[in-house]
Amino acid sequence: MHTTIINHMEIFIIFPLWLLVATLVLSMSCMFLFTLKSYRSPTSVSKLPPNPPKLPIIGNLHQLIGLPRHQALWKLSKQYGPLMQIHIGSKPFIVISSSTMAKQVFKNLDHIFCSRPPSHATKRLSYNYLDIAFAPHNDHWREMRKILVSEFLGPKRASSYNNVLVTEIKSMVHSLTLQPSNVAVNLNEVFLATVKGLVCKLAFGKNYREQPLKGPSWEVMLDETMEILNGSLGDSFPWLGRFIDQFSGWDSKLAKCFSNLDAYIETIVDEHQNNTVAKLSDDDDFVHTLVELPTIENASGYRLTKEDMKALIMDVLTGGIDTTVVTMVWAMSEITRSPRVMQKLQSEIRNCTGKIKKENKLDTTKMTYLKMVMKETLRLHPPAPLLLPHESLSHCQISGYSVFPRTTVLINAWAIGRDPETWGENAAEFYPERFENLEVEYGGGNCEMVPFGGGRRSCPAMNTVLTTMESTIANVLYWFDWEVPVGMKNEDLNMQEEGSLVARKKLPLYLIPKKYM
Ligand code: HEM
Repeated sequence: MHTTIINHMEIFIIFPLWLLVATLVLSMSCMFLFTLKSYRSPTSVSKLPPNPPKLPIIGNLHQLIGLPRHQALWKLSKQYGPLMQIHIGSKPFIVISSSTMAKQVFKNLDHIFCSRPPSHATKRLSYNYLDIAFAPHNDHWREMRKILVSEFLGPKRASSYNNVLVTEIKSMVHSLTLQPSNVAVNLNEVFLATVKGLVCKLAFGKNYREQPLKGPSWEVMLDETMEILNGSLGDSFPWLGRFIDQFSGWDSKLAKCFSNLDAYIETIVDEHQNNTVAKLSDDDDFVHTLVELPTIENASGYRLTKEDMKALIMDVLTGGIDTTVVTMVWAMSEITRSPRVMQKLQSEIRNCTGKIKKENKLDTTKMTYLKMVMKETLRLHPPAPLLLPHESLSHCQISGYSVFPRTTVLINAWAIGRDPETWGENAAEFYPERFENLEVEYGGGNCEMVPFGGGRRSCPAMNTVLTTMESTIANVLYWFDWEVPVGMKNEDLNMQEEGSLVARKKLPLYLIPKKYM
Protein backbone atom coordinates (compact mmCIF):
# COMPACT_ATOMS: atom_id res chain seq x y z
CA MET A 1 0.00 0.00 0.00
CA HIS A 2 2.74 2.39 1.02
CA THR A 3 4.83 1.61 -2.02
CA THR A 4 1.81 2.15 -4.30
CA ILE A 5 1.24 5.65 -2.86
CA ILE A 6 4.91 6.45 -3.35
CA ASN A 7 4.77 5.20 -6.88
CA HIS A 8 1.78 7.38 -7.69
CA MET A 9 3.47 10.33 -6.02
CA GLU A 10 6.62 9.71 -8.05
CA ILE A 11 4.63 9.60 -11.23
CA PHE A 12 3.00 12.93 -10.43
CA ILE A 13 6.39 14.42 -9.75
CA ILE A 14 7.89 13.15 -12.97
CA PHE A 15 4.73 13.82 -15.09
CA PRO A 16 2.67 16.84 -14.09
CA LEU A 17 -1.05 16.04 -14.02
CA TRP A 18 -1.93 18.08 -17.17
CA LEU A 19 0.68 16.22 -19.17
CA LEU A 20 -0.63 12.88 -18.00
CA VAL A 21 -4.20 13.78 -18.97
CA ALA A 22 -3.06 15.14 -22.34
CA THR A 23 -1.10 11.94 -23.08
CA LEU A 24 -4.08 9.82 -22.08
CA VAL A 25 -6.50 11.81 -24.29
CA LEU A 26 -4.07 11.75 -27.20
CA SER A 27 -3.51 8.00 -26.97
CA MET A 28 -7.23 7.34 -26.70
CA SER A 29 -7.92 9.60 -29.73
CA CYS A 30 -5.24 7.81 -31.73
CA MET A 31 -6.71 4.44 -30.79
CA PHE A 32 -10.19 5.66 -31.71
CA LEU A 33 -9.05 7.03 -35.09
CA PHE A 34 -7.07 3.89 -35.85
CA THR A 35 -10.07 1.71 -35.03
CA LEU A 36 -12.32 3.95 -37.17
CA LYS A 37 -9.88 3.85 -40.10
CA SER A 38 -9.53 0.09 -39.82
CA TYR A 39 -13.27 -0.21 -39.76
CA ARG A 40 -13.67 1.97 -42.84
CA SER A 41 -10.70 0.74 -44.86
CA PRO A 42 -11.46 -2.31 -46.96
CA THR A 43 -7.79 -3.39 -46.79
CA SER A 44 -8.28 -4.42 -43.21
CA VAL A 45 -11.04 -6.86 -44.02
CA SER A 46 -9.97 -8.22 -47.37
CA LYS A 47 -6.92 -9.00 -49.40
CA LEU A 48 -5.60 -7.56 -52.64
CA PRO A 49 -5.32 -9.67 -55.81
CA PRO A 50 -1.97 -11.39 -56.41
CA ASN A 51 0.54 -9.03 -57.95
CA PRO A 52 3.87 -9.57 -59.67
CA PRO A 53 6.72 -7.94 -57.69
CA LYS A 54 7.09 -4.34 -58.78
CA LEU A 55 10.00 -1.90 -58.95
CA PRO A 56 10.03 1.49 -57.23
CA ILE A 57 8.62 4.32 -59.35
CA ILE A 58 7.91 2.31 -62.54
CA GLY A 59 5.88 -0.48 -60.91
CA ASN A 60 5.46 -3.42 -63.32
CA LEU A 61 6.17 -1.44 -66.48
CA HIS A 62 9.39 -3.38 -67.19
CA GLN A 63 7.39 -6.64 -67.38
CA LEU A 64 5.27 -5.30 -70.23
CA ILE A 65 8.10 -4.40 -72.58
CA GLY A 66 9.03 -6.42 -75.68
CA LEU A 67 5.66 -8.04 -76.42
CA PRO A 68 2.25 -6.64 -77.36
CA ARG A 69 0.63 -5.68 -74.03
CA HIS A 70 -2.06 -8.42 -74.10
CA GLN A 71 0.58 -11.10 -74.66
CA ALA A 72 2.84 -9.81 -71.87
CA LEU A 73 -0.14 -9.74 -69.49
CA TRP A 74 -1.13 -13.25 -70.56
CA LYS A 75 2.36 -14.49 -69.67
CA LEU A 76 2.16 -12.82 -66.26
CA SER A 77 -1.33 -14.22 -65.64
CA LYS A 78 -0.02 -17.76 -66.10
CA GLN A 79 2.13 -17.16 -63.04
CA TYR A 80 -0.10 -14.88 -60.95
CA GLY A 81 -3.56 -16.08 -61.89
CA PRO A 82 -6.62 -14.94 -63.84
CA LEU A 83 -7.17 -12.00 -61.49
CA MET A 84 -4.05 -10.00 -60.75
CA GLN A 85 -3.11 -6.48 -59.87
CA ILE A 86 -0.28 -4.63 -61.56
CA HIS A 87 1.01 -1.08 -61.27
CA ILE A 88 2.16 1.16 -64.06
CA GLY A 89 3.92 3.93 -62.25
CA SER A 90 1.64 4.72 -59.35
CA LYS A 91 -1.52 3.65 -61.13
CA PRO A 92 -3.09 0.31 -60.14
CA PHE A 93 -4.70 -1.96 -62.74
CA ILE A 94 -6.73 -5.12 -62.28
CA VAL A 95 -6.17 -7.64 -65.07
CA ILE A 96 -8.80 -10.28 -65.86
CA SER A 97 -7.68 -13.30 -67.90
CA SER A 98 -10.34 -16.01 -67.57
CA SER A 99 -13.99 -16.39 -68.47
CA THR A 100 -14.90 -17.06 -64.81
CA MET A 101 -13.44 -13.71 -63.75
CA ALA A 102 -14.87 -11.92 -66.81
CA LYS A 103 -18.29 -13.24 -65.86
CA GLN A 104 -17.99 -11.57 -62.47
CA VAL A 105 -17.11 -8.23 -64.09
CA PHE A 106 -19.66 -8.32 -66.93
CA LYS A 107 -22.56 -10.13 -65.27
CA ASN A 108 -22.49 -10.01 -61.45
CA LEU A 109 -20.72 -6.65 -61.03
CA ASP A 110 -21.53 -4.86 -64.29
CA HIS A 111 -23.12 -1.98 -62.34
CA ILE A 112 -19.74 -1.35 -60.68
CA PHE A 113 -17.40 -1.88 -63.65
CA CYS A 114 -19.36 0.11 -66.22
CA SER A 115 -17.32 3.30 -66.26
CA ARG A 116 -14.19 4.32 -68.16
CA PRO A 117 -10.97 5.72 -66.69
CA PRO A 118 -9.92 9.24 -67.70
CA SER A 119 -6.77 9.81 -69.75
CA HIS A 120 -5.18 12.80 -71.44
CA ALA A 121 -5.68 11.38 -74.95
CA THR A 122 -9.28 10.21 -74.52
CA LYS A 123 -10.27 13.48 -72.86
CA ARG A 124 -9.09 15.49 -75.86
CA LEU A 125 -10.22 13.12 -78.59
CA SER A 126 -13.70 12.74 -77.09
CA TYR A 127 -14.28 16.51 -76.78
CA ASN A 128 -14.00 16.23 -73.02
CA TYR A 129 -15.81 12.89 -72.70
CA LEU A 130 -18.85 13.86 -74.76
CA ASP A 131 -18.66 10.64 -76.81
CA ILE A 132 -19.77 7.08 -75.97
CA ALA A 133 -16.61 4.97 -75.92
CA PHE A 134 -14.55 7.03 -73.46
CA ALA A 135 -17.30 8.72 -71.46
CA PRO A 136 -17.73 7.88 -67.79
CA HIS A 137 -20.96 6.13 -66.87
CA ASN A 138 -23.48 8.97 -66.75
CA ASP A 139 -26.71 10.25 -68.32
CA HIS A 140 -24.88 11.88 -71.21
CA TRP A 141 -23.25 8.53 -72.17
CA ARG A 142 -26.65 6.81 -71.96
CA GLU A 143 -28.25 9.44 -74.25
CA MET A 144 -25.43 9.32 -76.81
CA ARG A 145 -25.47 5.53 -76.93
CA LYS A 146 -29.23 5.60 -77.47
CA ILE A 147 -28.82 8.01 -80.40
CA LEU A 148 -26.11 5.87 -82.07
CA VAL A 149 -28.18 2.71 -81.69
CA SER A 150 -31.48 4.17 -82.85
CA GLU A 151 -30.23 6.53 -85.59
CA PHE A 152 -27.24 4.67 -87.00
CA LEU A 153 -27.25 0.99 -86.09
CA GLY A 154 -30.95 0.25 -85.67
CA PRO A 155 -33.69 -1.04 -88.01
CA LYS A 156 -34.46 2.52 -89.26
CA ARG A 157 -31.32 2.42 -91.34
CA ALA A 158 -31.52 -1.26 -92.34
CA SER A 159 -32.60 -0.68 -95.93
CA SER A 160 -29.99 1.99 -96.71
CA TYR A 161 -27.39 -0.19 -94.94
CA ASN A 162 -28.23 -3.15 -97.20
CA ASN A 163 -28.15 -1.00 -100.35
CA VAL A 164 -24.84 0.64 -99.53
CA LEU A 165 -23.31 -2.70 -98.48
CA VAL A 166 -24.27 -4.28 -101.81
CA THR A 167 -22.89 -1.27 -103.75
CA GLU A 168 -19.58 -1.27 -101.89
CA ILE A 169 -19.15 -5.03 -102.25
CA LYS A 170 -19.93 -4.81 -105.97
CA SER A 171 -17.30 -2.15 -106.37
CA MET A 172 -14.78 -4.27 -104.41
CA VAL A 173 -15.45 -7.34 -106.58
CA HIS A 174 -15.25 -5.19 -109.72
CA SER A 175 -11.90 -3.68 -108.77
CA LEU A 176 -10.51 -7.15 -107.93
CA THR A 177 -11.66 -8.40 -111.32
CA LEU A 178 -9.66 -5.63 -112.99
CA GLN A 179 -6.42 -6.67 -111.29
CA PRO A 180 -3.74 -7.98 -113.68
CA SER A 181 -3.65 -11.78 -113.44
CA ASN A 182 -1.18 -13.47 -111.11
CA VAL A 183 -0.47 -10.26 -109.22
CA ALA A 184 -0.96 -10.32 -105.45
CA VAL A 185 -3.29 -7.69 -103.99
CA ASN A 186 -3.02 -6.11 -100.57
CA LEU A 187 -6.17 -7.27 -98.78
CA ASN A 188 -5.72 -4.68 -96.01
CA GLU A 189 -6.21 -1.99 -98.65
CA VAL A 190 -9.08 -3.81 -100.36
CA PHE A 191 -11.02 -4.22 -97.10
CA LEU A 192 -10.20 -0.70 -95.91
CA ALA A 193 -11.61 0.81 -99.12
CA THR A 194 -14.79 -1.28 -98.75
CA VAL A 195 -15.42 -0.64 -95.05
CA LYS A 196 -14.54 3.04 -95.24
CA GLY A 197 -16.83 3.40 -98.26
CA LEU A 198 -19.66 1.73 -96.35
CA VAL A 199 -19.22 3.70 -93.12
CA CYS A 200 -18.68 7.05 -94.87
CA LYS A 201 -21.70 6.69 -97.14
CA LEU A 202 -23.99 5.61 -94.30
CA ALA A 203 -22.68 8.13 -91.83
CA PHE A 204 -21.83 11.11 -94.05
CA GLY A 205 -23.75 10.48 -97.27
CA LYS A 206 -20.61 10.33 -99.39
CA ASN A 207 -17.20 8.80 -99.34
CA TYR A 208 -14.67 11.44 -98.46
CA ARG A 209 -12.08 9.18 -100.10
CA GLU A 210 -13.15 10.63 -103.44
CA GLN A 211 -12.94 14.23 -102.28
CA PRO A 212 -10.05 14.40 -99.85
CA LEU A 213 -10.30 17.16 -97.32
CA LYS A 214 -7.35 19.34 -96.49
CA GLY A 215 -4.68 17.88 -94.23
CA PRO A 216 -3.13 14.40 -93.99
CA SER A 217 -4.86 11.40 -95.53
CA TRP A 218 -7.49 9.68 -93.49
CA GLU A 219 -5.33 6.54 -93.10
CA VAL A 220 -2.46 8.61 -91.65
CA MET A 221 -4.84 10.32 -89.22
CA LEU A 222 -6.21 6.97 -88.08
CA ASP A 223 -2.73 5.53 -87.47
CA GLU A 224 -1.73 8.63 -85.48
CA THR A 225 -4.92 8.40 -83.42
CA MET A 226 -4.34 4.74 -82.54
CA GLU A 227 -0.78 5.55 -81.46
CA ILE A 228 -1.95 8.45 -79.30
CA LEU A 229 -4.73 6.36 -77.73
CA ASN A 230 -2.15 3.91 -76.40
CA GLY A 231 -1.71 6.49 -73.64
CA SER A 232 0.92 8.81 -72.27
CA LEU A 233 3.40 8.74 -69.43
CA GLY A 234 1.42 11.50 -67.76
CA ASP A 235 -1.49 9.09 -67.19
CA SER A 236 0.59 6.89 -64.91
CA PHE A 237 3.33 9.21 -63.62
CA PRO A 238 1.43 12.37 -62.68
CA TRP A 239 4.30 14.84 -62.19
CA LEU A 240 7.34 13.59 -64.04
CA GLY A 241 5.24 11.97 -66.74
CA ARG A 242 3.42 15.21 -67.56
CA PHE A 243 6.76 16.96 -67.77
CA ILE A 244 8.09 14.27 -70.16
CA ASP A 245 4.87 14.41 -72.23
CA GLN A 246 5.44 18.11 -72.76
CA PHE A 247 9.12 17.93 -73.62
CA SER A 248 9.10 14.67 -75.62
CA GLY A 249 6.59 16.15 -78.05
CA TRP A 250 3.71 13.84 -77.00
CA ASP A 251 1.48 16.77 -76.05
CA SER A 252 2.01 18.52 -79.37
CA LYS A 253 1.44 15.24 -81.23
CA LEU A 254 -1.91 14.90 -79.45
CA ALA A 255 -2.79 18.52 -80.22
CA LYS A 256 -1.93 18.03 -83.91
CA CYS A 257 -3.77 14.72 -84.16
CA PHE A 258 -6.88 16.25 -82.57
CA SER A 259 -6.81 19.37 -84.71
CA ASN A 260 -6.51 17.31 -87.95
CA LEU A 261 -9.39 15.04 -86.98
CA ASP A 262 -11.45 17.94 -85.70
CA ALA A 263 -11.00 19.87 -88.96
CA TYR A 264 -12.08 16.76 -90.90
CA ILE A 265 -15.18 16.26 -88.75
CA GLU A 266 -15.99 19.99 -88.64
CA THR A 267 -16.12 20.08 -92.47
CA ILE A 268 -18.47 17.10 -92.51
CA VAL A 269 -20.83 18.69 -89.96
CA ASP A 270 -20.69 22.12 -91.66
CA GLU A 271 -21.45 20.63 -95.05
CA HIS A 272 -24.50 18.92 -93.58
CA GLN A 273 -25.63 22.00 -91.67
CA ASN A 274 -25.37 24.03 -94.89
CA ASN A 275 -27.17 21.27 -96.78
CA THR A 276 -24.47 20.84 -99.40
CA VAL A 277 -24.47 17.04 -99.17
CA ALA A 278 -27.04 15.22 -101.28
CA LYS A 279 -29.35 12.89 -99.39
CA LEU A 280 -28.80 9.12 -99.62
CA SER A 281 -31.72 8.12 -101.88
CA ASP A 282 -34.85 8.30 -99.68
CA ASP A 283 -32.91 8.12 -96.45
CA ASP A 284 -30.92 10.69 -94.59
CA ASP A 285 -27.39 9.79 -93.71
CA PHE A 286 -26.46 9.68 -90.01
CA VAL A 287 -25.03 13.21 -89.86
CA HIS A 288 -28.09 14.63 -91.62
CA THR A 289 -30.19 13.02 -88.90
CA LEU A 290 -27.86 14.37 -86.22
CA VAL A 291 -28.01 17.97 -87.44
CA GLU A 292 -31.77 17.80 -87.39
CA LEU A 293 -31.93 16.26 -83.90
CA PRO A 294 -31.15 19.44 -81.92
CA THR A 295 -34.33 21.03 -83.20
CA ILE A 296 -36.38 18.06 -82.04
CA GLU A 297 -35.99 17.90 -78.29
CA ASN A 298 -36.36 14.21 -77.49
CA ALA A 299 -38.45 12.56 -74.77
CA SER A 300 -35.83 13.04 -72.06
CA GLY A 301 -35.44 16.70 -73.01
CA TYR A 302 -31.97 16.12 -74.41
CA ARG A 303 -30.56 18.58 -76.95
CA LEU A 304 -27.58 17.64 -79.04
CA THR A 305 -24.81 20.26 -79.36
CA LYS A 306 -22.33 20.50 -82.24
CA GLU A 307 -19.60 19.14 -79.94
CA ASP A 308 -21.81 16.13 -79.10
CA MET A 309 -22.23 15.41 -82.81
CA LYS A 310 -18.52 15.67 -83.42
CA ALA A 311 -17.79 13.32 -80.51
CA LEU A 312 -20.23 10.75 -81.93
CA ILE A 313 -18.67 10.99 -85.39
CA MET A 314 -15.23 10.61 -83.81
CA ASP A 315 -16.35 7.28 -82.25
CA VAL A 316 -17.72 5.98 -85.53
CA LEU A 317 -14.54 6.93 -87.40
CA THR A 318 -11.98 5.74 -84.89
CA GLY A 319 -13.86 2.73 -83.47
CA GLY A 320 -15.77 1.37 -86.42
CA ILE A 321 -13.46 1.02 -89.39
CA ASP A 322 -10.08 -0.27 -88.23
CA THR A 323 -11.55 -3.02 -86.01
CA THR A 324 -13.65 -4.36 -88.90
CA VAL A 325 -10.77 -4.31 -91.41
CA VAL A 326 -8.33 -5.93 -88.97
CA THR A 327 -10.79 -8.77 -88.22
CA MET A 328 -11.39 -9.52 -91.91
CA VAL A 329 -7.65 -9.59 -92.60
CA TRP A 330 -7.20 -12.12 -89.76
CA ALA A 331 -10.11 -14.17 -91.10
CA MET A 332 -8.65 -14.35 -94.62
CA SER A 333 -5.19 -15.13 -93.21
CA GLU A 334 -6.49 -18.06 -91.14
CA ILE A 335 -8.67 -19.35 -93.99
CA THR A 336 -5.74 -19.20 -96.43
CA ARG A 337 -3.44 -20.99 -94.00
CA SER A 338 -5.86 -23.89 -93.89
CA PRO A 339 -6.79 -25.14 -97.42
CA ARG A 340 -9.23 -27.57 -95.78
CA VAL A 341 -11.21 -24.69 -94.21
CA MET A 342 -11.00 -22.65 -97.44
CA GLN A 343 -12.43 -25.49 -99.50
CA LYS A 344 -15.20 -26.33 -97.06
CA LEU A 345 -16.20 -22.68 -96.71
CA GLN A 346 -16.17 -21.98 -100.43
CA SER A 347 -18.34 -25.00 -101.13
CA GLU A 348 -20.86 -23.85 -98.47
CA ILE A 349 -20.95 -20.32 -99.92
CA ARG A 350 -21.15 -21.46 -103.53
CA ASN A 351 -23.85 -24.04 -102.76
CA CYS A 352 -25.96 -21.68 -100.66
CA THR A 353 -25.90 -18.88 -103.18
CA GLY A 354 -28.28 -19.95 -105.94
CA LYS A 355 -29.81 -17.44 -108.34
CA ILE A 356 -29.31 -14.19 -106.49
CA LYS A 357 -25.54 -14.27 -106.80
CA LYS A 358 -25.37 -11.74 -109.65
CA GLU A 359 -26.65 -8.93 -107.45
CA ASN A 360 -24.01 -9.67 -104.82
CA LYS A 361 -26.82 -10.27 -102.38
CA LEU A 362 -25.40 -13.39 -100.84
CA ASP A 363 -27.76 -14.39 -98.07
CA THR A 364 -25.40 -15.37 -95.28
CA THR A 365 -28.10 -16.31 -92.77
CA LYS A 366 -27.91 -20.01 -93.66
CA MET A 367 -24.12 -20.14 -93.95
CA THR A 368 -23.46 -21.91 -90.67
CA TYR A 369 -19.83 -22.76 -91.40
CA LEU A 370 -19.09 -19.13 -92.31
CA LYS A 371 -20.45 -18.06 -88.91
CA MET A 372 -18.23 -20.63 -87.19
CA VAL A 373 -15.22 -19.36 -89.14
CA MET A 374 -15.93 -15.77 -88.05
CA LYS A 375 -16.37 -16.88 -84.44
CA GLU A 376 -13.11 -18.81 -84.54
CA THR A 377 -11.39 -15.73 -85.99
CA LEU A 378 -12.73 -13.45 -83.25
CA ARG A 379 -11.86 -16.02 -80.57
CA LEU A 380 -8.19 -16.09 -81.58
CA HIS A 381 -7.88 -12.52 -82.89
CA PRO A 382 -10.15 -10.12 -81.03
CA PRO A 383 -9.11 -6.84 -82.71
CA ALA A 384 -9.29 -4.98 -79.38
CA PRO A 385 -7.47 -7.63 -77.31
CA LEU A 386 -7.83 -5.75 -74.00
CA LEU A 387 -11.23 -4.26 -74.98
CA LEU A 388 -11.48 -0.67 -73.80
CA PRO A 389 -10.43 -0.15 -70.19
CA HIS A 390 -13.25 -0.29 -67.64
CA GLU A 391 -13.24 1.58 -64.32
CA SER A 392 -14.82 0.58 -61.02
CA LEU A 393 -17.32 3.02 -59.53
CA SER A 394 -17.14 1.74 -55.96
CA HIS A 395 -15.39 -0.76 -53.74
CA CYS A 396 -16.22 -4.41 -54.39
CA GLN A 397 -14.84 -7.91 -54.16
CA ILE A 398 -14.02 -10.38 -56.91
CA SER A 399 -13.46 -13.92 -55.65
CA GLY A 400 -12.67 -12.56 -52.21
CA TYR A 401 -10.16 -9.97 -53.46
CA SER A 402 -10.73 -6.27 -52.90
CA VAL A 403 -11.06 -3.87 -55.80
CA PHE A 404 -11.06 -0.19 -54.91
CA PRO A 405 -13.14 2.59 -56.44
CA ARG A 406 -11.64 4.17 -59.59
CA THR A 407 -9.45 1.17 -60.37
CA THR A 408 -8.78 0.58 -64.06
CA VAL A 409 -9.78 -2.91 -65.18
CA LEU A 410 -8.24 -4.56 -68.24
CA ILE A 411 -10.12 -7.57 -69.60
CA ASN A 412 -7.79 -9.72 -71.66
CA ALA A 413 -10.21 -11.00 -74.35
CA TRP A 414 -7.23 -12.42 -76.25
CA ALA A 415 -6.18 -14.58 -73.26
CA ILE A 416 -9.77 -15.61 -72.51
CA GLY A 417 -10.16 -16.83 -76.11
CA ARG A 418 -7.05 -19.00 -75.79
CA ASP A 419 -7.61 -20.43 -72.32
CA PRO A 420 -7.13 -24.24 -72.50
CA GLU A 421 -9.48 -24.63 -69.49
CA THR A 422 -12.32 -23.42 -71.70
CA TRP A 423 -11.13 -24.42 -75.18
CA GLY A 424 -9.16 -27.58 -74.49
CA GLU A 425 -5.72 -28.64 -75.55
CA ASN A 426 -6.16 -27.37 -79.12
CA ALA A 427 -7.05 -23.86 -77.90
CA ALA A 428 -4.36 -22.24 -80.08
CA GLU A 429 -5.48 -24.05 -83.25
CA PHE A 430 -7.80 -22.48 -85.84
CA TYR A 431 -10.56 -25.11 -85.86
CA PRO A 432 -14.02 -23.66 -86.62
CA GLU A 433 -15.68 -27.08 -86.21
CA ARG A 434 -15.25 -26.72 -82.44
CA PHE A 435 -18.46 -24.66 -82.50
CA GLU A 436 -20.52 -27.50 -83.98
CA ASN A 437 -21.26 -28.85 -80.52
CA LEU A 438 -20.68 -25.72 -78.48
CA GLU A 439 -23.39 -23.22 -77.61
CA VAL A 440 -21.14 -20.19 -77.24
CA GLU A 441 -22.34 -16.68 -78.01
CA TYR A 442 -20.29 -13.48 -78.11
CA GLY A 443 -20.34 -12.07 -74.57
CA GLY A 444 -22.79 -14.85 -73.66
CA GLY A 445 -23.74 -16.11 -70.19
CA ASN A 446 -20.39 -17.66 -69.35
CA CYS A 447 -18.17 -15.09 -71.11
CA GLU A 448 -16.15 -17.79 -72.94
CA MET A 449 -15.40 -15.27 -75.68
CA VAL A 450 -15.70 -11.51 -75.32
CA PRO A 451 -14.34 -9.85 -78.51
CA PHE A 452 -17.15 -7.28 -78.29
CA GLY A 453 -16.84 -6.87 -74.51
CA GLY A 454 -19.81 -7.44 -72.27
CA GLY A 455 -22.34 -5.80 -70.00
CA ARG A 456 -23.63 -2.29 -70.59
CA ARG A 457 -20.37 -1.07 -72.20
CA SER A 458 -20.30 -3.82 -74.84
CA CYS A 459 -20.00 -2.88 -78.52
CA PRO A 460 -23.35 -1.53 -79.74
CA ALA A 461 -22.44 -2.35 -83.36
CA MET A 462 -21.90 -6.10 -82.90
CA ASN A 463 -24.78 -7.40 -85.02
CA THR A 464 -24.33 -4.86 -87.82
CA VAL A 465 -20.63 -5.44 -88.06
CA LEU A 466 -20.99 -9.23 -88.11
CA THR A 467 -23.30 -8.89 -91.14
CA THR A 468 -20.79 -6.58 -92.84
CA MET A 469 -17.90 -8.99 -92.28
CA GLU A 470 -19.83 -12.14 -93.22
CA SER A 471 -21.11 -10.57 -96.47
CA THR A 472 -17.70 -9.24 -97.46
CA ILE A 473 -15.86 -12.51 -96.77
CA ALA A 474 -18.63 -14.54 -98.47
CA ASN A 475 -18.31 -12.44 -101.64
CA VAL A 476 -14.54 -12.46 -101.67
CA LEU A 477 -14.62 -16.28 -101.46
CA TYR A 478 -17.53 -16.71 -103.82
CA TRP A 479 -16.07 -14.75 -106.73
CA PHE A 480 -12.42 -15.70 -106.37
CA ASP A 481 -10.08 -18.50 -105.45
CA TRP A 482 -7.08 -17.23 -103.51
CA GLU A 483 -3.43 -18.20 -103.73
CA VAL A 484 -0.40 -17.18 -101.74
CA PRO A 485 2.37 -15.38 -103.70
CA VAL A 486 4.72 -17.57 -105.72
CA GLY A 487 7.36 -19.34 -103.64
CA MET A 488 5.31 -19.25 -100.45
CA LYS A 489 3.38 -22.12 -98.81
CA ASN A 490 -0.09 -21.48 -97.36
CA GLU A 491 0.94 -22.69 -93.92
CA ASP A 492 3.94 -20.34 -93.90
CA LEU A 493 1.81 -17.19 -93.92
CA ASN A 494 3.19 -14.84 -91.29
CA MET A 495 0.77 -14.43 -88.37
CA GLN A 496 2.76 -12.06 -86.14
CA GLU A 497 0.73 -9.42 -84.30
CA GLU A 498 1.50 -5.82 -83.53
CA GLY A 499 -0.27 -3.09 -81.59
CA SER A 500 -1.90 -2.94 -78.20
CA LEU A 501 -5.17 -1.06 -78.47
CA VAL A 502 -5.85 -2.73 -81.83
CA ALA A 503 -3.91 -5.95 -82.54
CA ARG A 504 -3.39 -6.10 -86.28
CA LYS A 505 -1.43 -8.52 -88.44
CA LYS A 506 2.12 -7.18 -88.49
CA LEU A 507 2.69 -7.74 -92.21
CA PRO A 508 0.00 -6.81 -94.73
CA LEU A 509 -1.82 -9.75 -96.30
CA TYR A 510 -0.94 -10.18 -100.00
CA LEU A 511 -2.89 -12.84 -101.93
CA ILE A 512 -3.48 -13.56 -105.62
CA PRO A 513 -7.17 -13.54 -106.66
CA LYS A 514 -8.18 -16.06 -109.37
CA LYS A 515 -11.61 -15.37 -110.83
CA TYR A 516 -14.02 -18.24 -110.22
CA MET A 517 -16.04 -19.31 -113.30
C1 HEM B 1 -15.19 -6.13 -85.75
C2 HEM B 1 -15.61 -4.94 -85.41
C3 HEM B 1 -15.71 -4.43 -84.01
C4 HEM B 1 -15.24 -4.99 -82.84
C5 HEM B 1 -14.53 -6.31 -82.65
C6 HEM B 1 -15.58 -4.08 -81.78
C7 HEM B 1 -15.26 -4.29 -80.45
C8 HEM B 1 -15.56 -3.40 -79.44
C9 HEM B 1 -15.12 -3.55 -78.09
C10 HEM B 1 -14.24 -4.68 -77.57
C11 HEM B 1 -15.61 -2.52 -77.37
C12 HEM B 1 -15.40 -2.25 -75.87
C13 HEM B 1 -16.29 -3.14 -75.07
C14 HEM B 1 -15.98 -3.09 -73.59
O1 HEM B 1 -15.20 -2.24 -73.17
O2 HEM B 1 -16.52 -3.92 -72.85
C15 HEM B 1 -16.37 -1.70 -78.27
C16 HEM B 1 -17.03 -0.56 -77.88
C17 HEM B 1 -17.65 0.27 -78.78
N1 HEM B 1 -17.79 0.05 -80.14
FE1 HEM B 1 -17.15 -1.52 -81.21
N2 HEM B 1 -16.26 -3.01 -82.29
C18 HEM B 1 -16.36 -3.19 -83.65
C19 HEM B 1 -16.98 -2.34 -84.54
C20 HEM B 1 -17.65 -1.20 -84.20
C21 HEM B 1 -18.36 -0.35 -85.12
C22 HEM B 1 -18.53 -0.62 -86.62
C23 HEM B 1 -18.84 0.71 -84.40
C24 HEM B 1 -19.67 1.90 -84.81
C25 HEM B 1 -20.17 2.17 -85.93
C26 HEM B 1 -18.46 0.50 -83.01
C27 HEM B 1 -18.78 1.35 -81.98
C28 HEM B 1 -18.44 1.14 -80.66
C29 HEM B 1 -18.76 2.07 -79.58
C30 HEM B 1 -19.49 3.40 -79.71
C31 HEM B 1 -18.27 1.51 -78.40
C32 HEM B 1 -18.32 2.09 -76.99
C33 HEM B 1 -19.46 1.47 -76.19
C34 HEM B 1 -19.57 2.05 -74.80
O3 HEM B 1 -18.56 2.40 -74.19
O4 HEM B 1 -20.70 2.15 -74.30
N3 HEM B 1 -17.75 -0.66 -82.94
N4 HEM B 1 -16.33 -2.26 -79.53
